[in-house]
Amino acid sequence: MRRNRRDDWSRRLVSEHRLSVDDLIWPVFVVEGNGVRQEVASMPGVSRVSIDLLVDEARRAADLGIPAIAVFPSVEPSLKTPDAAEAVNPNNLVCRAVRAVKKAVPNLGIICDVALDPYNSDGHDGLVIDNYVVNDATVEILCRQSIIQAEAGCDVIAPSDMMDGRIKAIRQALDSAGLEPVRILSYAAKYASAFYGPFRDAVGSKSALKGGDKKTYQMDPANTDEALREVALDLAEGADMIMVKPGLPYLDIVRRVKESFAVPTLAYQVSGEYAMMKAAALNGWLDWDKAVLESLMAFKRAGCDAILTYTAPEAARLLSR
Ligand SMILES: NCC(=O)CCC(=O)O
Ligand SMILES: [Mg+2]
Repeated sequence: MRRNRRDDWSRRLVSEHRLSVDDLIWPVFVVEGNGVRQEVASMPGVSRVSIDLLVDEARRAADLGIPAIAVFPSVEPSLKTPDAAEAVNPNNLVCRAVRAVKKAVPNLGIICDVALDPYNSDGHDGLVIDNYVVNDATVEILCRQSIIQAEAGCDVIAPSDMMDGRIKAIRQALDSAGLEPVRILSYAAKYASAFYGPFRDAVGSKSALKGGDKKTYQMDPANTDEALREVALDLAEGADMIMVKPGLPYLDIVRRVKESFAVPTLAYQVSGEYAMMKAAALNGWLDWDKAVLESLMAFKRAGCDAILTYTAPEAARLLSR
């Protein structure tokens, strides 16, 4: 076995998987203001930026060859309400950010989450009635949220809420609004995970959630067959691409999904995964560059077609060397 590993040229020759910049999606955080850059404490190296700086970062991403960004708004607490009304305001932060980026960098793909958690004073992805996240009333708002984001120029609508039946409803809503080309990336197998902690710091939804959890709609980490049912439903309802989330601890799910459905399969290397690697690297316990590339290669090996990762710009630079 060691003969093929003996030299760099033969290692390259027999290498089975390749990671490329074309596999990367960069999640970015946007805040109100001008010239604003706020470091996210639990994600060293990641910032929330105002729209003017986001446009610069988007240009940088496109120049690096990154195909798409995913834009997440950090919404002012005063705009969060129990009915999440700001989610359907066509002039909300995320819609203004999308319009600005699309205008400046038209060839960069833009992905927007569809879910109510940035706007809901309860911190939940759906409407809360009598202490329960209700399904169909939430789906109705998600459809309106999808339309305003798509009208702002978002190329890919990514429902991350885990309500039942929302893919079909959103597809119909987009089509009726003349938005047929807009793609749907479904967060189909999204687990109720502790690894989202730093993200909730970044978008300020942790305090709203008040220590609650999302177990009545996100999946139980004990389950894998259930992920296949979720994916089958979302594909039947019209999803163009599906996502597994979190990433590294759930690569068994990626593998089963890819083998079962052979459709575009993405995974999200989430904030907690980023924070773990970063903390170790900052302590001198891990070689950051090598750990980034190895972790992303693991997603490819499991069957991912693309990876959402906060390391995207650094990974792109490392891959171009
Ligand atoms: N809907 C997007 C997320 O929940 C992101 C999670 C993370 O990066 O931890
Ligand atoms: Mg589902």
